[in-house]
Amino acid sequence: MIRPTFVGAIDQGTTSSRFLIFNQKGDMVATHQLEFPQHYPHSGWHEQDPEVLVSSVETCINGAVEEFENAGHTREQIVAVGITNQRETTVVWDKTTGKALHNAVVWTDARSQELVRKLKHRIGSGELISRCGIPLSTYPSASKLLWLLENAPAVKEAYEAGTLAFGTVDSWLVYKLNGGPARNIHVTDPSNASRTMFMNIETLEYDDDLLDWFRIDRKKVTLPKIVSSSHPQAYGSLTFTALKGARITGCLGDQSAALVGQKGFTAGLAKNTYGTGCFLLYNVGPKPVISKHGLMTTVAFDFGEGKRMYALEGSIATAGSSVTFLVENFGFIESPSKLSALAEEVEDSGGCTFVTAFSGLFAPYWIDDARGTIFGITAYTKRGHIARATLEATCFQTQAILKAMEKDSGAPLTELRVDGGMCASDLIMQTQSDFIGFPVNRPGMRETTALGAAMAAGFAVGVWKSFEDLKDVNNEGRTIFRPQISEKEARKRFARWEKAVDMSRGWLNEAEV
Ligand SMILES: Nc1ncnc2c1ncn2[C@@H]1O[C@H](COP(=O)(O)OP(=O)(O)O)[C@@H](O)[C@H]1O
Ligand SMILES: O=P(O)(O)OC[C@H](O)CO
Repeated sequence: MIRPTFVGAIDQGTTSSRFLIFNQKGDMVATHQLEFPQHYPHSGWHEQDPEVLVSSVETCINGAVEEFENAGHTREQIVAVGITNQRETTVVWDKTTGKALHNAVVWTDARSQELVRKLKHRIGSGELISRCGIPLSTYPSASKLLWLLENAPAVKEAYEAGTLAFGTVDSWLVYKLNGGPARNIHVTDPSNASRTMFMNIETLEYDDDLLDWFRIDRKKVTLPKIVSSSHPQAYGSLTFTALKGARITGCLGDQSAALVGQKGFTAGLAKNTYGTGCFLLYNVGPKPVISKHGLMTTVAFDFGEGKRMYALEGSIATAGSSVTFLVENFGFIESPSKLSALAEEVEDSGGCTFVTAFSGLFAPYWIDDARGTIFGITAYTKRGHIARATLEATCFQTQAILKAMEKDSGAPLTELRVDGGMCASDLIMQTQSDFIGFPVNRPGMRETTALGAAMAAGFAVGVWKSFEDLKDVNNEGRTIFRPQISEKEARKRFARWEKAVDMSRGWLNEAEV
């Protein structure tokens, strides 16, 4: 009897790690998830312990494999493992010891604001986007690495000694899961490398001019080798966990993985992932499109010759984290899943607009000096109004990103595929459709990020041979939300949002940014 094959996916996100196991039909058959501690040492700083990221992944693999075997399968049936990860988050380690030299500096961390402000005055700062696809900000890895080189003595010492290794979370996990310095597998894929500002967006190789501009000496720091997102050998294999010996054959940044998991393989398809932040990726085809309207260009995926696609991306820094903020900082609700019920106690936001600029505003505005601001509070305002204004903030920012995408691509979208924690809320998805004026399509199985990583891994070992093989995956249980308000009403609400964004500008002085 031929036993079915399965593919595993490590999903290392901002707030939790997961391991999921999929069968060939793309059904999820086992899963394990673990939240891990976040560290906020100063206002605007956000760190994670790199060793904890690895141990959380180990726990998740072991937990999911146990569930898988309890269901009557054996671990040998898992023929490949894919990795997907929070992007930009910067890890530095010593390549002789394999030990991290600093906590990971998370993508949301804004400590490099002052450094970025100075860099913006350096000649050529405005041209960076045409080479790497991303404008200068605290968000990509580049300024985080520069900050560490200037401020963390252990990192500086390793740099001077030539033993410093840099990587995003994918590289770190691959390196550690392969046993660290013994094998020294230090690789990344183009979807992750395109978030560093060090990679040339056309050639998918490190660009010496970019590194020179940042004054980073390549002889003193080892960058991960950039290899295809789906590769049978380059990522090595697991040297520990319940899946010891299993090959890692796929690697994608989590937003790229979600686009793949949503089967956004062809130009014109788009997805929006509502997690801690919110990220809208629009497949623009095999050639990069450089945005003129505040978006980024990113590698959607690179599955080898003829199967490389680019995306325009709109990133929102604060999305699900604004809901968590209401839960944890104010005890407004017991858990994020209760947000919609509170918001439904009222009919609208009661005139309140919440600009959730906790660490400035990302796309398409890029306002560093804004901070979270609620406009329109009166004696009438109730908790429900604030709940509604909170969920609307993410929907408005998505609307603004879509407007920018339309201008850059010249083609209006007609459907938005969605996933991520916040999309569990029908109210949020309905609000989104109302604002953008076209359907929002939510899949039944929402672990699309992990599914995308599994697809990348499965392609490399022949579990799936073409995109066509995936056409039936995750089609069941979809919900389509269609607009229920008029275009005129949507325009009126959006104008009020834009006014609030304008009024939130300049809250911080230049020196405070
Ligand atoms: N029912 C819900 N309504 C609104 N927000 C939610 C709901 N469920 C989860 N969230 C939010 O979604 C986020 C988690 O989504 P997830 O996709 O797991 O995030 P990540 O991958 O960034 O760790 C949390 O910030 C949480 O506040
Ligand atoms: O972990 P998530 O889902 O919040 O995604 C983080 C993004 O990759 C940051 O760019």
